[in-house]
Amino acid sequence: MISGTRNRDAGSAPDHGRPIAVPQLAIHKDFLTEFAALDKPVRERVAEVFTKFEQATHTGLHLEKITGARDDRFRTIRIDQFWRGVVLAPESGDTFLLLRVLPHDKAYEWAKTRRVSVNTATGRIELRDVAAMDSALPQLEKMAAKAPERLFAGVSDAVLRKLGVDEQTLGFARTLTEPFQVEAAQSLLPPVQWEVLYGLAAGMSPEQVWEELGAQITEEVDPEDLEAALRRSPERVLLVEGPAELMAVLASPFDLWRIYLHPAQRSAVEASYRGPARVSGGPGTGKTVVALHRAHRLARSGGPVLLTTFTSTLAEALEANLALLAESSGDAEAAGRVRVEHVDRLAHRVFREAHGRPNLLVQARERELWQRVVDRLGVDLSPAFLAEEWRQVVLARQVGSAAEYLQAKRTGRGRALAPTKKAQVWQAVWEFQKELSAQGLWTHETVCEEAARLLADRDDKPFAHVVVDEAQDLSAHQWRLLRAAVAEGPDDMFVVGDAHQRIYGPGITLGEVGVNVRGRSSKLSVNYRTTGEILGWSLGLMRGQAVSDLEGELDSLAGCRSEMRGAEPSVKGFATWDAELAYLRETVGAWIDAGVLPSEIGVSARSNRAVEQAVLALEEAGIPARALARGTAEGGGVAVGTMHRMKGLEFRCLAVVGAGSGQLPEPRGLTPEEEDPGAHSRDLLRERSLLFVACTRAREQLSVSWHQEPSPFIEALLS
Ligand SMILES: Nc1ncnc2c1ncn2[C@@H]1O[C@H](COP(=O)(O)OP(=O)(O)OP(=O)(O)O)[C@@H](O)[C@H]1O
Repeated sequence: MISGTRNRDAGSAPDHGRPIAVPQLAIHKDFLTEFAALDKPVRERVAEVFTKFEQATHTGLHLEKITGARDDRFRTIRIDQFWRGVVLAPESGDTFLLLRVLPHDKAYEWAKTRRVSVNTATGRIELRDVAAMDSALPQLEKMAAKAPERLFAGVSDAVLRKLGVDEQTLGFARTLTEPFQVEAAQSLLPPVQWEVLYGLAAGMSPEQVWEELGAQITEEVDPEDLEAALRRSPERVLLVEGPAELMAVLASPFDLWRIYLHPAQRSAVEASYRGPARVSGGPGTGKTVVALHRAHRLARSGGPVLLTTFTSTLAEALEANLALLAESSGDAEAAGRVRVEHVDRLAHRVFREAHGRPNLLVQARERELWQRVVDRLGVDLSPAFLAEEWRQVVLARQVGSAAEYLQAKRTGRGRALAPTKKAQVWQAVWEFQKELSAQGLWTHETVCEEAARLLADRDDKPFAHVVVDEAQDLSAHQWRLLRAAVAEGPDDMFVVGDAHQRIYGPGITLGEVGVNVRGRSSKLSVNYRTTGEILGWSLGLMRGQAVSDLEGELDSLAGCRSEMRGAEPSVKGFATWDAELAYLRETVGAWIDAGVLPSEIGVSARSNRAVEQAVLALEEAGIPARALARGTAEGGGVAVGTMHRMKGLEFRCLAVVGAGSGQLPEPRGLTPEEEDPGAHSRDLLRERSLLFVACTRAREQLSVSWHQEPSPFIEALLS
């Protein structure tokens, strides 16, 4: 930025001909979402006006002062005959903040009632509707007069101020008497100040609230220094460096991640690590974005890089996004040094190169084989139990003999087995494995193990760096494959994931598979996808659950937050499935009527059958819909998919249907408690995580419904 002469207009006449410095444009991120919805000619005019805005050295700026504004730094700028931009002009410095583009009258109306301020605890900018806050006060005062006690009576003004609560919010807070009033005020108050009050009302100490803010800054905050505040507010504000960047931002307003990273994301992308590193974070905090940038950056400085994930659909999405990133950065050559491949595909490729195509054992045949072994040995063990024991203990821990099996840890396998039982299990496993090798049969797991062995024997590793997305779902043999695909050394492995979203696999610790990330872990906490309302509700689904992270520690989603605001999720039960489907048609129809494109809408259910029925129900109402199946993440119409298929996707509006007690947890997805209590509770957690994953795919609107009784996962949130 070129700083220089102060550039401030006065009076309602436009400024012309004054000597001014080159202004820098900052854009409020909410505007970008809004921008995408404007008609094309308006979008083009906006781009034209603000490109010139940046070059306004000689012409001066056509900024109109707003009479009667609550914040006298607000100005409007003419877009065309009907449309106006609302801009915040600083009292000092040259950074202008573009807040909205609205039709003329609405722009003035909006600008008159809003105020921008600097939060004294975080040093970041805040935007509020001053008039709405003021008009809520008289009623609150009236209610408070009758109440025996005020909600924050035990917290002094000084403490509230230290936590960044300013005069207007303080006045508001002092009228509150009940915690529900704080909840109701969410859309009124500046988000961070609301979080402070919400935390205190929920019984947190001021110290805990301070900790949760997680944004304390060491420098003194000058509430008048808007320029410094804008620089400290990367979650809310994008500082645009020149017209080319402005054009890039406006060309793909939903793809900001390509050019802008939050400092916490950037430092994970750019750091040099002495060995494997890990980034965790709640849903929508940009872990995939970080993985993409990291892979691209590593490829720029050499490569080859493997960018991998759990499923083929996710790998396709990574590949498409990597291409976008390469396009924005103008470095397609580096992207060419990144191989995007899901982990099973890598395993099969390595296997095939050495042995040709494997003869794969299909699931039904596997069951038959186990049954045959059980019958032959006459043991009292179920084929399902043996199959799990083989995968989760024998294969996962690379158990090669009866003696090793007797000693092997069986974490997560529930009931302990007596040594005589263990001997029977081992006998069955041994027979099963003998059968596999006699018939030349492979499973995905054994293919992966063999591929890992082949790579471990190679001195010339195929990759210099491995970057893993959705790491929480990978199993032990997949980790061993990845470990073997890259030599140990600086920046060898970079893994991102969220243990709360684990919906496959038993959950292993990285240490067990030779990936040591100790001391090289970081966490992202700002959600860029979802409104605070949707995120808050969804986090409630996981509250109180003990979830282990990839290092075996208790994972926490505390501090995961969104600064976007929107409608509360709609959460509703119905008597019958038909009534629920009718509600789905109505909800989706209303979203479309409000201007949301069918392709921006998602519907999710637990089972394939419910997905099919939801597709039919929408089609009957003339709403284009498609069932998400392998490789069909893109396309027109409302996307309807199982909760498993929702992973990695996102929608402006999302309806989760069939969230009833008979469907969620899916009874067939649970190991019976009496058979294995450990596996049972793990299955339950996985079912809960499925709902969590589904709900956190919504960007702006979330509807959750069921028929008959609600799922127990939701029930706790209804009281
Ligand atoms: N720095 C950023 N600026 C703008 N948008 C961002 C940024 N980082 C992430 N996003 C957006 O936030 C959304 C979520 O990002 P991403 O998918 O990387 O999150 P995630 O942590 O991998 O999510 P999940 O674990 O829920 O799948 C995406 O729409 C992405 O474009």
